[in-house]
Amino acid sequence: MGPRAVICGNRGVLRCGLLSAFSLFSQLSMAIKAVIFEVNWTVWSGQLDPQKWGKGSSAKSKPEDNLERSSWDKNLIYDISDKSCEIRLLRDIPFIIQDIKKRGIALGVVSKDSTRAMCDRALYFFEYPDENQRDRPIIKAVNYDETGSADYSSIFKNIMGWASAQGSEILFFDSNEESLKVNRELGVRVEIVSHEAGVTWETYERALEKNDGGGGGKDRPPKLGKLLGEGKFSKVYEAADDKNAVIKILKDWTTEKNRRLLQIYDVIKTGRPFDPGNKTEDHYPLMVALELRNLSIIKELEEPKPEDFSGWFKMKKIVGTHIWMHPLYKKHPFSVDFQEFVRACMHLAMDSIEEIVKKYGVEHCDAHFKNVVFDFDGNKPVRARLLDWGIAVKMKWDGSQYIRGDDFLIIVPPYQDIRAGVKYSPSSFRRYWIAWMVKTEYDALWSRRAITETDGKAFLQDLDWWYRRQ
Ligand SMILES: Nc1ncnc2c1ncn2[C@@H]1O[C@H](COP(=O)(O)OP(=O)(O)OP(=O)(O)O)[C@@H](O)[C@H]1O
Repeated sequence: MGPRAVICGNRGVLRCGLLSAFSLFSQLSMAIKAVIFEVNWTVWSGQLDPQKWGKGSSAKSKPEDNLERSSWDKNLIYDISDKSCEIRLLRDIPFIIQDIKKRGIALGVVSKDSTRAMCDRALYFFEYPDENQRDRPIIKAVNYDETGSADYSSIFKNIMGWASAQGSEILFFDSNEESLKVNRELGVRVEIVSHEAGVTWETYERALEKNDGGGGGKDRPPKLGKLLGEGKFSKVYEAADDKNAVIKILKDWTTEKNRRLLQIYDVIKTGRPFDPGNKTEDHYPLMVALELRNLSIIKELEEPKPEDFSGWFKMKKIVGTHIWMHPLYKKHPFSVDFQEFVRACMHLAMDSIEEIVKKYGVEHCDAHFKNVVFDFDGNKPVRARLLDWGIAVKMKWDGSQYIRGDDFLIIVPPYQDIRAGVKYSPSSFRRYWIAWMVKTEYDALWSRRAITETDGKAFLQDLDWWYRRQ
């Protein structure tokens, strides 16, 4: 269950859950102002050859009307008059186009062997994910549509004018070596790709890095493995190149949010709280900024440095099992077996909260069961580890008391009243959080209709049993 919107903190702030598609690979420092593609064998495999397409017996009179997108494979277009003619969008192209748009670089297409009308139709059928991960026709992303002409010298001179760019600020992908001519004549950076592979993410990334003098490395997207889990705000994947790390990619991340996050981070890294006040647009960036700060304090953030953030981060993989995977959790919520098991898990989660406050000075404020994983020895839970550090504040342990810090928390779970400067003895601190965990758990059980709300509330009248470890 997820905590819901509640006011709290120094002045109160809104809960909105923490932080999940694809990151903002922010603005580049590099000088590339336009990326241009030849379409045949470069954007798609195959060729829209006007001498061959639309020549079958049932052909429609306008050649482009013979193009049809396959109903079972959206990256395949064939000729309805002769199904042996087909083109296939290359695998990485949608993501490359998405990245070009995110970087704010102009996109152009050229083709000397195919007509403009046929190319336009194909680029209308083939899609890419926009910044909100919605599929859009590629043609809508194109700034310079120069297909249907072989006069590359004139085309590139025009593009240089439209983009206010020198030849060296334009990157051109083609599979035909003749195109190197525009490099000789105009200084355009030409990348020749193979007929078999066309443009891949690696070719694209390498070409950008080369033209960036290697300086764009921090904007490189991480290599993702298996999807591990998804929250409201992020998707978490295994890191393909590191079995001990995971990658969290924020959903709906934009240039503006990134800019704001960097400003907020500048404040909180000095130790001062950042007050979002009524500016709801600051809530999400603040939560991410706190998560980055907290992960770096507890030494779980691997990259990038928060100052270089662009919509994703790599952190330590936390290994363990969620409580609901254990058979004892499937017992009735009012049974003794269930309660003893759940109580033992809560006390372990509490141990982990205390350990991290003492070691690093950060209090995890959202340890409901989705954010904790356990090691079990048969029916006995033996260790808890905490996930999701966006709802956590600084806290000091002075040797006898815990003293809460003054961060503004976004998203504060119910049953919780977090105020700066409050002091807790070790036993009152445990009671505070165990009470919150029990109420949160039973609230989740009645929202899932595993028990009735009336029974749940009656049951929660006395929590003394829960405060005792055994
Ligand atoms: N460090 C980690 N190691 C292993 N798995 C993780 C890690 N962090 C997150 N996960 C997995 O990814 C899931 C989603 O992560 P998380 O809860 O941090 O996302 P979120 O978008 O902040 O969620 P919420 O909607 O609860 O705010 C987790 O439930 C967990 O299964």
